[in-house]
Amino acid sequence: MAVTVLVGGLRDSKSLLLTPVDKRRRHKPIAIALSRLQAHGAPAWKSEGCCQARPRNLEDRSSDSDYADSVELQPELKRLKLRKNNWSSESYRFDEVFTETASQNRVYQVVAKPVVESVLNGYNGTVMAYGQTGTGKTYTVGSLGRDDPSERGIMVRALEDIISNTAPANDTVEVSYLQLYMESIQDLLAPEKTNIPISEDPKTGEVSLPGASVVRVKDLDHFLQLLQIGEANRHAANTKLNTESSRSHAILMVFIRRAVQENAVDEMISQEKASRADLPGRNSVPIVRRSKLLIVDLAGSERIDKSGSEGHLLEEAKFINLSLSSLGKCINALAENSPHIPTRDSKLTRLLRDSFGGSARTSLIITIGPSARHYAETTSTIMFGQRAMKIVNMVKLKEEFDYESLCRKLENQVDHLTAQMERQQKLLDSNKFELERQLRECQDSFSEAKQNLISRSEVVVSPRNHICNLVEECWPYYDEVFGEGQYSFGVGFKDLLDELNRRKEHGDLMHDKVARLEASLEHGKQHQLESSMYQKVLADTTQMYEEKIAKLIKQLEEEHDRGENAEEQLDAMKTLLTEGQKTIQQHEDAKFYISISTCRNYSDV
Ligand SMILES: Nc1ncnc2c1ncn2[C@@H]1O[C@H](COP(=O)(O)OP(=O)(O)OP(=O)(O)O)[C@@H](O)[C@H]1O
Repeated sequence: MAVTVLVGGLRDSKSLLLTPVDKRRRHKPIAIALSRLQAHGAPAWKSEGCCQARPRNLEDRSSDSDYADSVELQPELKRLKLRKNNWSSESYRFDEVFTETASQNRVYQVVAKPVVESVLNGYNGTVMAYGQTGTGKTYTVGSLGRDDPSERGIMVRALEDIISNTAPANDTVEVSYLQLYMESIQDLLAPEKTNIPISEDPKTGEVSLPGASVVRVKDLDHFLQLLQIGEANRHAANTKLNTESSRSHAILMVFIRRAVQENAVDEMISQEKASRADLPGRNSVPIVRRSKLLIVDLAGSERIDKSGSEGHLLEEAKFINLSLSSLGKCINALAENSPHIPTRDSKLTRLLRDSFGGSARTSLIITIGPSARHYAETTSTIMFGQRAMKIVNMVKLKEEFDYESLCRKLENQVDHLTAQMERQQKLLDSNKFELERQLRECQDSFSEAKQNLISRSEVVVSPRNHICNLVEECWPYYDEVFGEGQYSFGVGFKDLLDELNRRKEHGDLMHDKVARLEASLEHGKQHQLESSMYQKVLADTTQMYEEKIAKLIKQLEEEHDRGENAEEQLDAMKTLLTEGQKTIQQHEDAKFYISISTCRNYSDV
């Protein structure tokens, strides 16, 4: 089975699709690479075409005009027949034929909603209304429905859908509203901006209007206000055909920028990463889809000779016809898959170059009236719609890495981390202060403990001296009683014992204090460990103090041993003293006995 793919698009947009990937890679490697991946499954959509029959107005009624005079609407068959001399059997098929009673909501659902959905998915889209003056293009497309929301047209309903399907936190919806009047583009949101130049990117084929204002839409009310401003600024000139006729093409441009859900591009990224080693990490670079929706309310097509325009109005009509016929030629060329699409002939076709045919999903609504007087216009409108429906669009996604938002994200992270670091630095400073305070306390405690130990050793030394003095005191008696090499004690022994007990208690207290200091140092050590910055300082300090403590403990133990020795010596001395006292007593008794015996002897003599 042979399969033919018809690639349509205004000039250069097709060549963009058909340009070898590597040639374009030079310019925007990542965006192009992504669109290359998308291109594998790029959907092809036929341009949609619907026909809307405007309800009969007062003029139609007064002239007794009816559709039966010119066309036969067959909505159930999605067809209509044109009345020729006799009713021809030829009928024209549309994607939908709306009768006079069709609601604005139904028209939107069929004509514009699928395009809006595609735009929300990242494809460009265009909805365009074409028809003779006064047949209801502006009503269908641009009605604000101020008094009755059911009368809201495609522009309002499209934005309603877009706003409700985008998240302001991640996505942006922006609009430009312009009119093309006598080959001059004017900003309808800032009417002082006229003759805005069209810019075409030679590499991507993208059309833009750098001079036009682009307003970020906050909500539907905001958009309604913008539309109202645009409507007030839209130039309208009365013609003999319709007193409220728009003599310009109104173009609403909606720019959507959406953050892509991660899983939606997983496969695509992994394929791309496999071919590009230098591509940043999957989760590190957000991806955005940019799409553009154009809603175009074309100026009425009319035959100059019939409009009865003169002077300036005639000039207007000529410009309108120039742009519409140029659009018609482009559509014919696209429908015939012609190699040359004459987009340069008018600003309208230059402006629509990337939006009708080619890579955008498009939908056209043609509007017709019942008057047989305008049979020729009705016929040409129907033929225009039929040709436009032959165009096949190869739509493509425009997806790229969002380095801008990545940059913002990273900046935020840096800010966050800086603030966190500052907080931690403050905490460290306060910890440092606290630790320094604790260290000072420890140092004071140690000095105190050291001082205490020194005085304690003095206390230990002084009783020894005291004992020695006592021994010295007893020395003569001992020699007298026990001979050389022995000691004897004098009075003050009890005081000495008390002193030793006090020193023992004091020694115990010192023990406790040292234990507390050790605990405090341990605590300080824990603190210090938590703070890596001071860990080493603390470790050194701790080691130093541990050594000091060990030294002090050793001193204390030595003193304790000395105290115990002294105690033992004291016990021994106590025994010796008791014995010495006994000896002294015996000595005294002996002396006394001798003196009595001597006295007796004297008395006996
Ligand atoms: N479907 C409709 N239901 C009710 N009224 C409609 C409908 N279509 C058009 N009208 C009315 O017909 C009149 C002409 O419509 P409108 O101005 O939209 O035509 P137009 O094609 O935009 O004309 P022009 O090309 O001159 O701007 C308006 O008063 C409008 O309210």
